[in-house]
Amino acid sequence: MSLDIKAAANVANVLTESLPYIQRFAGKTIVVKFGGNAMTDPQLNAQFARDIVLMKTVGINPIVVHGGGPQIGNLLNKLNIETRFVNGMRVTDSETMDVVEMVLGASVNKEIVNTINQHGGKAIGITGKDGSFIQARKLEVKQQTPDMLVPEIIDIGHVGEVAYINRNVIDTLIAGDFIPVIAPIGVGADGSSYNINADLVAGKIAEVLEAEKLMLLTNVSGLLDKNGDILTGLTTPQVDELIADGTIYGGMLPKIQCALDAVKAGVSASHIVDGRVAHAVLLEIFTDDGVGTLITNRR
Ligand SMILES: Nc1ncnc2c1ncn2[C@@H]1O[C@H](COP(=O)(O)OP(=O)(O)O)[C@@H](O)[C@H]1O
Ligand SMILES: CC(=O)N[C@@H](CCC(=O)OP(=O)(O)O)C(=O)O
Repeated sequence: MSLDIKAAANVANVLTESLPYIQRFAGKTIVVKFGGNAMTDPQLNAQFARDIVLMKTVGINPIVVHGGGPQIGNLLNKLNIETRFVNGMRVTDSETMDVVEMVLGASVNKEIVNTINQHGGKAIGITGKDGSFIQARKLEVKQQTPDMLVPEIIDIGHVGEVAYINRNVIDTLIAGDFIPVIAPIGVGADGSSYNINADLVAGKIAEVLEAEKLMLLTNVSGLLDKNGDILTGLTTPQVDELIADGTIYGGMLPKIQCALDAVKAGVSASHIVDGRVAHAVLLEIFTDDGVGTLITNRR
């Protein structure tokens, strides 16, 4: 078979174009949140795993934080347990918490770990209970309708927020050249389990590790306006307006909040990226324009 010079030159071009990005990000930490909605296709999961292994191979430290909302929903459904969300958070009673722990801590986590390892990476899966590294406290949810003078505090069960992250656990894995794959389960002071929205965990981990980037992979092309066009380069007041007028709702609420919090805390950029696009992670890191919605602290 003769060498296709044109095709070979294209490959060489792509490789050299990525050089400045490889140099810029070598040694840096990039936190990638793999949303449950973005991991429904085995082929895409394999491409995601290859992207993560490639990042590691060129000297970047990828940290994977995963969700699994739809997968939790499927098992709850099979078990005939009803579920509902308040402000994008799953109401979590004790029975639901058991299912959350089974799905996130076991099946989803080990599936991602195994796929990365099958592609030549060295992934280790942990939940926040390992080494008690994600300490959580109960999340207080406030809701206010126009007829209320003061907001009402609603109890949504074993739902947590991050109180503290012990970065030593992640640093130890990085030092051993492992790729940490983190399930968003926290542990309370009394040892109880907390279901934490994966976006919130990813954001906090990016903050604590002083990551270069936070990438949130989901099932939309970015933050969309009312006409379905991608919004990018937003400031905090603009985001507040979009929440107030209902453009941002449901699962996008915690996502956008943690993207903003992370850049305010020093992460250079947060990206909301379409995980349904093949090699979305590489496109974001190794191209000029990137894809999806970019949030920085710049005005
Ligand atoms: N303004 C918006 N732009 C894009 N998606 C939005 C917006 N507001 C709400 N959403 C919803 O947020 C969802 C993404 O959040 P979520 O379902 O929690 O995804 P993931 O599992 O990836 O975290 C989208 O599928 C969409 O239904
Ligand atoms: C409190 C809360 O809502 N926890 C989420 C945790 C999983 C998650 O965040 O998954 P995605 O990223 O796929 O949405 C849940 O129970 O669905």
